[in-house]
Amino acid sequence: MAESRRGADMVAPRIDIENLSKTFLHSKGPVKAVDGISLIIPSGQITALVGDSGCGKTTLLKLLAGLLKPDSGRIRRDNPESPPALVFQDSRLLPWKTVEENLLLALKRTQDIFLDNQDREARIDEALRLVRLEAWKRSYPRQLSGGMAQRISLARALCQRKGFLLMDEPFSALDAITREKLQRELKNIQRKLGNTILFITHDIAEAVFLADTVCVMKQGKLTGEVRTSISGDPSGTIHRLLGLENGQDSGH
Ligand SMILES: Nc1ncnc2c1ncn2[C@@H]1O[C@H](COP(=O)(O)OP(=O)(O)OP(=O)(O)O)[C@@H](O)[C@H]1O
Repeated sequence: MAESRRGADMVAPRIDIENLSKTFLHSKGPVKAVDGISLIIPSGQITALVGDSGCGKTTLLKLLAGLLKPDSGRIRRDNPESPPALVFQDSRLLPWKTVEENLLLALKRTQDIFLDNQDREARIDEALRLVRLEAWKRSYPRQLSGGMAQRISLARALCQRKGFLLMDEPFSALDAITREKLQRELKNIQRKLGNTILFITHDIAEAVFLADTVCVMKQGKLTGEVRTSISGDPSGTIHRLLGLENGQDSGH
């Protein structure tokens, strides 16, 4: 079958960002949302991006997703033909479609001509198994809790078998307990699949728990990269890079 031929071909790309800039024009003047950022996002690892509100995190993510064009600089990837999968703060599920139909829609959008209906169903089942919600396949979004809806939106990204996942504060609207569970779940899934993930968060503890590298942004610039396994005190280092006393939040 086509899928079994292609099943193992997910490539987790390395992304090279070179001197990337994006300025928006406002009535009060230009805003340099991304200001000369150079960064390597390693293959098969989780890289977190932290920084104050308005420092340019989402703009950088949109540039990586191809949703915005940079003014200058470039992004190079091992497999540029395949765009990344996206997970947002809200699940963005269509309320009139079942869980299965929502995932199917995402799969059809990827326009993989090698996939037949059986392959699609297998991919949906596998993704739902990974987030442990296979029993909810025929449910509607209104029947899910907030945490379940976010797990379905993760499944929607996973079923596309993209090697590169962009996640913009995916757990920030969830309560602390659900959030911790999903952090562990995401880490386990990433270890299993080996995707390259860029994860935006305001939560320094979340960034340190999840990521191999935490990148700190300030006013459009990258001010530091912290390797969580090497740094003796990654949280303290990140706080210092953000100009915070240890224990304060970087968020809104
Ligand atoms: N489409 C746009 N048009 C004009 N200005 C924009 C646009 N998108 C972002 N900006 C500006 O660029 C700057 C960076 O915004 P961005 O959303 O990337 O920040 P952020 O770090 O993701 O913030 P938050 O953590 O609050 O989501 C802000 O000053 C914002 O006003």
